[in-house]
Amino acid sequence: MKSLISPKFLSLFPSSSPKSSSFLLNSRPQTNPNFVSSLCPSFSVLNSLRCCSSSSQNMQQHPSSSSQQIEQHPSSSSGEIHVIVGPMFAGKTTSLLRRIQSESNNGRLREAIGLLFCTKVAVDWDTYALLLQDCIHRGVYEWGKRIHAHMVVVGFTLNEYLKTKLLILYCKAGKLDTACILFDELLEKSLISWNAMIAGYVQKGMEDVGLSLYHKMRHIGIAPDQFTFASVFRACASLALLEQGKRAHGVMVKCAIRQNLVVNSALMDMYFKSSCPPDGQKVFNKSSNKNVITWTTLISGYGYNGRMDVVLDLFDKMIKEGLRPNYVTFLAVLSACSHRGLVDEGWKYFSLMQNDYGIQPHRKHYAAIVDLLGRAGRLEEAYNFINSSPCKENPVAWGSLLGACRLHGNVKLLKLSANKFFEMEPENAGKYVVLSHSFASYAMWENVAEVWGLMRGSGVKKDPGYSRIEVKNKVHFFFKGDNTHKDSKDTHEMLEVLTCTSADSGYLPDFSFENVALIKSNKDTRYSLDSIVTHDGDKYPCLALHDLSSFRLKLGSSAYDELDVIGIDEAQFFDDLYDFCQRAADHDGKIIVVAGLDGDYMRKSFGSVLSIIPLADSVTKLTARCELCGKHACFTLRKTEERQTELIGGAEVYMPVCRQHYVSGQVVIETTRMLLQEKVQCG
Ligand SMILES: Nc1ncnc2c1ncn2[C@@H]1O[C@H](COP(=O)(O)OP(=O)(O)O)[C@@H](O)[C@H]1O
Ligand SMILES: Cc1cn([C@H]2C[C@H](O)[C@@H](COP(=O)(O)O)O2)c(=O)[nH]c1=O
Repeated sequence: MKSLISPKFLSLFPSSSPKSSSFLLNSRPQTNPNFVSSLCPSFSVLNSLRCCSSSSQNMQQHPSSSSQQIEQHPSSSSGEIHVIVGPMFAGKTTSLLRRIQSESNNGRLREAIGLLFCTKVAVDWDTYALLLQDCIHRGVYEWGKRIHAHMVVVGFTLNEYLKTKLLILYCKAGKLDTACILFDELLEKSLISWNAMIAGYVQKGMEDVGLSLYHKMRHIGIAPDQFTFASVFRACASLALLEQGKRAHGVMVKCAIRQNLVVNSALMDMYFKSSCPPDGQKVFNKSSNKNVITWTTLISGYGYNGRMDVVLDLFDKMIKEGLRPNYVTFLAVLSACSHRGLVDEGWKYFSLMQNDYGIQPHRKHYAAIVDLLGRAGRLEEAYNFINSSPCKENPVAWGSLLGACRLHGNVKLLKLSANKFFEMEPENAGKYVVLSHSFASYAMWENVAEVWGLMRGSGVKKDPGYSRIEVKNKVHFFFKGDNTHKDSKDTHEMLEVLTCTSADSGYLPDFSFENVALIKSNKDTRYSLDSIVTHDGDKYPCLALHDLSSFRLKLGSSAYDELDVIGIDEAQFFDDLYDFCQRAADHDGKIIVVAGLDGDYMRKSFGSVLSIIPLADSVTKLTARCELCGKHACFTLRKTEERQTELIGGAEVYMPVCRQHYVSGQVVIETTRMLLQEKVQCG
């Protein structure tokens, strides 16, 4: 993708004069700004944008211009702490840098949009296009809508290219009414715009509309491509329209469309969901490039058709092919185990997923385990599992247990799970019905009456809310969720535009500028002091410090106040980690990302890293590959005989190992050390 900040964007603004320097430029030179800025090449450009935008001749200074806002409100966001730990070579630094970079890049976009709002004048069309493209790419559709609002406010006339960009944005955001208006306005509807509309409807669950658009498009002679077919197959799969799907497949073959992984998977899915596993299998066999998605589609497809025996075989084959299953693959496998009553196998895959593939279970995996235990009648176990796992707050898991209790006639647990069920979604009328049916099936009529009483009491079927407005002596009612009023569509469209433009008409950007800084310990002298370097050689500028308490002073308080995100690498070397993180997150509202070793070479807690776990919002423990067997490595083995805790070094001194090789390696090293000592003593 093209970089957001192009020379074109730079040329939007006249060059800056020293006099007009903005707050940020004034505040930064107190320290070398490189470690803050050079994560993203656009930083300096944005800096010049900042000063240029505030000094631009054709702009009036608005009382709430962004630089002033920042000066007054250093940080209004609430802080967060994210901790990444693991042995050496696990990818801690790489993850830290990725995280920081993405925060930083989003910050650039946010900042660029903030600046756009400060201009009060239209910018050129390809700047709008670049900004919109970036919003689409990052999935920040609300920001894209704000850019559209800016165009409306400044009276910018859209060209065909921008209309298509906006159309794609609105389709992806699921705002199909607005997308339709833009689509209708297009003088020439390109394949891209047709594809966007079709995909938009299919993604929104309006597959029939998507399909009729596809037919319309073909009718007027536009040739589809693989993106069109991916949406068409997806629609046919959802609606189980085998004949339509087959016809589209025929067209695809006739048009000699180059197949790709996405189309092939959608095609397979269509055959499996239309109860045609042999055709799905044929597509799989013919696919030249099979990856985890292709395999997972095949495995899930057989699962969907109740062929649980095939699912487990295919899973094994996939592993033998050297592919790494993903969380969807495991879902299919867990569900197969559940249907076949293979409880032990199910547990095996559940732990394999976490331990060997490092995949954290989603709520659906937990629900699948509950289902597995529930179907097998192991209800107490299922109940205890839910209570001891993160899915305690997951209504799907409780729903699954409720169904199993009903099936196996365990009234005590039925009531317990029902209570939980209601706690979570009290307004869901469907649940009351399920529960009352459950009680009725055991002729527990008192409980049935109680459920209906509860439902009435909770106001589930209460009257809908409405607004009332009088126009030209006529009173109009608009009920919540009711679109039957003849002007409902127009009213909503107008509201949509108004809510966007009114927020922006005063040019009050609520985009806070996102700035990041990276810190590492100055004890780490392996590569260079002013950079963080990963074991793969990726390098980023940083500030190397002895202690974290000096950070604010070194940076300058105003520059510190501007920061949103602070990354800390080699955290094990900072004794004041706890105090710094606590203050920066709780008091100063910073997002802190900490990477470091949780344990030293003796597997003892290293520095203060573990002490910040209770402060953290998230903790990620990464593993490396054992140098001796390739399995997951959780530990760092020191290859030399030095015994001090802190010993700077890389692969020449340390290696990541699994438990087994840590234990045996440690024995070898200890024995060698003792032998050497004996030798020295014997002279
Ligand atoms: N045994 C190993 N296991 C995993 N990665 C290794 C190993 N040896 C070298 N590497 C490389 O180290 C990189 C991780 O580097 P880095 O992010 O600096 O790790 P950390 O900060 O955890 O020490 C991996 O992407 C990989 O290319
Ligand atoms: C296990 C262990 C490591 N160290 C040092 C060695 C390195 O300089 C860093 C770790 O760097 P990485 O980015 O995580 O690879 O810590 C140490 O001093 N003592 C130890 O026990």
